[in-house]
Amino acid sequence: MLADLRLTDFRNYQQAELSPAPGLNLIVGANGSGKTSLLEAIYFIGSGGRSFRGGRLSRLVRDGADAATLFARVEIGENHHRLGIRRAPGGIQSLKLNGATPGALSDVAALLPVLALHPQSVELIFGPSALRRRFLDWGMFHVEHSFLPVWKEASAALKQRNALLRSGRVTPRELGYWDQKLAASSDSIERLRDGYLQRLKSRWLEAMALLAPEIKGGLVLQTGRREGESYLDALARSRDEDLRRGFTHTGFHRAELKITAGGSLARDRVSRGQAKIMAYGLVLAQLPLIQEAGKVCTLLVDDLGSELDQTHRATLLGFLAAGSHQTLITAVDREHLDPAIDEHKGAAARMFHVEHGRVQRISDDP
Ligand SMILES: Nc1ncnc2c1ncn2[C@@H]1O[C@H](COP(=O)(O)OP(=O)(O)OP(=O)(O)O)[C@@H](O)[C@H]1O
Repeated sequence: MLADLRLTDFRNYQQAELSPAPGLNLIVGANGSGKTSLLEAIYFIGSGGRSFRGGRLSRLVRDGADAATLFARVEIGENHHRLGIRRAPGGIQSLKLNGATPGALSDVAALLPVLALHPQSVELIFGPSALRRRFLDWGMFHVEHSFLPVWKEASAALKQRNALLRSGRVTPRELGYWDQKLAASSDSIERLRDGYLQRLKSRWLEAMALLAPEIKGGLVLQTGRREGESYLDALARSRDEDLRRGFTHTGFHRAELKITAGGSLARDRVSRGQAKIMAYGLVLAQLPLIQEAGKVCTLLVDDLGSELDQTHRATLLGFLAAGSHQTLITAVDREHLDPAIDEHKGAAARMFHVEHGRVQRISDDP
């Protein structure tokens, strides 16, 4: 859980600090004041250098500054960890974990599981399959200990096989070797994904029953293999095409998480508002799974109101306020979140006001 954050030269912030409560936090401010940027900063440091908004990462650095710097103090039970990241327009200059350079980016990403609900979340429904894979893999990374080593092994095998395909010096023996490696690790990933998906699906359906019972959602993982076909057989089948195109067409990297509504592909059927609720439901379904793995999630909610009617917004707010995760919600006006917040944990929410890149705490408690 995030205890403190210090930002320097990040977006429109020259210097700012934020100490969110463990539970619910509300961040209010006018358009363009810096609310999204604050959530973006938390996401950036928690993910070891990613943003949830589109656009170039070089724009994270405040206009005219050399680099953006973020420091965070993260609490895990009794323990405290210090994270630091410095990003210049050209890329990350330094990443620190408790004062030292971490062995791997995953060491940083494991500390602060951050999930975000924001206007682009609908891309989970409408966007490319890589986004849905990344979404699934993010949850598995936090929940399944064995996922990261298997995923690294699979990625290395895929890289080597693709390099060989493009080398123009392919021998059947060498290709066969990488086929074996890729097939075995793809099998392992698929088993882990299947198990995780069953758990995710049941949480998602619970969330959907509350958030939008009118949508009959479904989730299926498709692998691109034919009925009864092993990964090894599928790799052999696509070998000629792989050689022609210099790319591996079968494996863990081609899995598709199919999201349906009323039996049809959701993206061909649902409205934008409904897609948003389905996507939010998917993100929220990860929360209890992360919690069951003994971790506390930091949930960032940007611009909750847009595209949702009053009923859906109130139900969603109730859902957000009820969990034991840390939540930060932005709004242009506090009234936009009433009355749902008051009904739940309104009195216990910590409030911040943002104005021209300055953050001020405006409530005393909790
Ligand atoms: N690299 C940068 N340097 C300086 N200012 C920037 C930079 N990138 C973005 N900004 C500005 O930062 C301000 C805050 O943007 P942000 O998206 O955080 O606002 P917001 O409070 O979420 O607004 P809204 O309510 O309209 O969504 C904007 O005025 C934006 O133009």
